[in-house]
Amino acid sequence: MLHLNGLGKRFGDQWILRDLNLQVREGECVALLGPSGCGKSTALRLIAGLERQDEGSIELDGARLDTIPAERRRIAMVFQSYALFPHLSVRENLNLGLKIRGVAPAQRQQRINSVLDTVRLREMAVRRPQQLSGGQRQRVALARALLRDPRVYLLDEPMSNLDAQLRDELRPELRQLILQGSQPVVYVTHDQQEAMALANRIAVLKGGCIEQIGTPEELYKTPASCFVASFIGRPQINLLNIDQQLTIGIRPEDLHFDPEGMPCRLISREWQGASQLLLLDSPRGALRMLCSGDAALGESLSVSWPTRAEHRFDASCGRRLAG
Ligand SMILES: Nc1ncnc2c1ncn2[C@@H]1O[C@H](COP(=O)(O)OP(=O)(O)OP(=O)(O)O)[C@@H](O)[C@H]1O
Repeated sequence: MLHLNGLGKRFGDQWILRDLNLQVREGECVALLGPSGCGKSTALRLIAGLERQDEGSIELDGARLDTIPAERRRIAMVFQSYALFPHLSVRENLNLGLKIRGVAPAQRQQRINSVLDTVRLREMAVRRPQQLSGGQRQRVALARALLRDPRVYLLDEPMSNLDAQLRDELRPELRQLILQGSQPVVYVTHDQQEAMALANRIAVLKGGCIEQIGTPEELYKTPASCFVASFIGRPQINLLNIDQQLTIGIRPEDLHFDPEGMPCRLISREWQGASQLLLLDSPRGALRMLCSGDAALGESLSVSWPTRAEHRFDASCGRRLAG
């Protein structure tokens, strides 16, 4: 188990991470999710030993990890930029780390072949990185991580340089290769869809603090704040300011047409195949609504939602209200 204990980090007099407490079990993938600058990468860099924390400690399987130098932590990190050597072939890129660690040549080739089969790149072994697609390059980077036989995997936005189709292709492979292993995995992303698809639990970070941690379903169904509610789920939740005390969140899929409901005007719509996303102008402000793809619509509509679909938040601090 990887255990982050009250971790804090500051640059100068500015705290970037504050009181970060997180436990990642064997075989569990926890995503750190949050907007740019919230401290996600810094948290990974602390675990990897590339930065030193100012407060708290890091433990792995009950022993201190943060007192061990980075090169001896046995942690594999995968970055969005692949970090491959451009002048070396795929095989040479993979060979390098094993050679540095003193693995015998015959054993090296055997392990490289096996890992190339795993990431389905055996035929590409003689190519250089620039002769590969982005997805293939990232698979080389994954292969290199696998070869390290690490105690922890740290993934920093590994798919953010790939287009949507390659991401879809790589996601199941990532899940299979790394997430089914027995090591703890920490996965940094600002993409809520990726976090929902890959992680067992998600920690939503805001300004260096954990705003909420839970399974994707828990975060979706009971967001602890307006911030989490807006971050999890697409299309984004509607937040309606009812009065000075109360903000109500309604997911676009919870709205339905109702002749007795709130009168709205159709501003625009995006056809998405099975569904369509409507942008409505209502007396309570703009509303996003998901409805069936074949619904015929006029310019004037009336909508409502079931009370049980309401997420109720304190209007001033944004925290979820009990009940
Ligand atoms: N070496 C440094 N010196 C000073 N400030 C830094 C340093 N490294 C990071 N920061 C600051 O710390 C904050 C958090 O950075 P970090 O890279 O952890 O964010 P992030 O959540 O990973 O963002 P992104 O998604 O954009 O990568 C940012 O405001 C950044 O400018």
